[in-house]
Amino acid sequence: MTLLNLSDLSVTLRVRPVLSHITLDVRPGELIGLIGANGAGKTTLMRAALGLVPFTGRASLAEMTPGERGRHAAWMPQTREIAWPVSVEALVGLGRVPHEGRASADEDRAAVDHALSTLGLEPFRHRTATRLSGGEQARVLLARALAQETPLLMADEPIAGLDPAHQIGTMKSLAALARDGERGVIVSLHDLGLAARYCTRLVVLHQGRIAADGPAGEVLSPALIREVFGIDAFYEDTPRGPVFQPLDILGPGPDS
Ligand SMILES: Nc1ncnc2c1ncn2[C@@H]1O[C@H](COP(=O)(O)OP(=O)(O)OP(=O)(O)O)[C@@H](O)[C@H]1O
Repeated sequence: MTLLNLSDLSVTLRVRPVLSHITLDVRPGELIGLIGANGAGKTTLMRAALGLVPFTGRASLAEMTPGERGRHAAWMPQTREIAWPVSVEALVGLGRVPHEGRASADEDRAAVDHALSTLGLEPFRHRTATRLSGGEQARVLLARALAQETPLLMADEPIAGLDPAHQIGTMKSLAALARDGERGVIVSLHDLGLAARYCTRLVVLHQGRIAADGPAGEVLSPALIREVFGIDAFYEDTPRGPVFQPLDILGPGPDS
């Protein structure tokens, strides 16, 4: 079974080619880390997959009706704007909207409770979402996506701005979600160390194309790290799992 199929997907934004001929399948059990330099096209890829930006080629999600898509895929965007001063519980409950008229009140409540507990947010349940810190708000928005209980979860930089414990905790929760075998998760992230440790597969975007796709041990080769990120790094499989640490910039730096 495939949860998401992208075939020969290309995106041009204001005459600028951003993605070229992307082909990608996401299957249950996978936690895919979408990595690449700033501007590589990670957000654009996920937004195109959801049908939120024009593209050529095929994106299976974009072919669904909005209702079907809402029950199939949850989306946590990079912009963490919470517009209204509602409670955390109410905000997470919005994840249940696609199930309106299909799920019972008990099922909705259980999904919200489960999402709050998965991300350690019970103490925040009755707090006003707009009065939380940036990292707390990010966890609440991810909880809203979890409460949607969709086969596919897509999250744009869900761990950016979280403290180390919550970064690890969130990656573990996403890994557990995928590990149950029925769901697939795709996240963009810049922390290659956490990507190496928790993702079952890394997809590297570079110059609008997929430069590598596979397990971290294969993908994060010194040559690829040099070419795509312009750095060198330490990478080793240790008894406590893979350890990846960026060491230095090679050459004049990314923006020169
Ligand atoms: N609406 C737009 N019009 C023109 N160009 C755009 C538009 N949106 C994004 N871009 C360009 O598309 C490219 C890809 O942007 P995107 O946000 O997908 O990158 P990203 O890999 O998610 O980056 P980051 O790691 O910085 O979040 C960038 O060069 C960006 O400037």
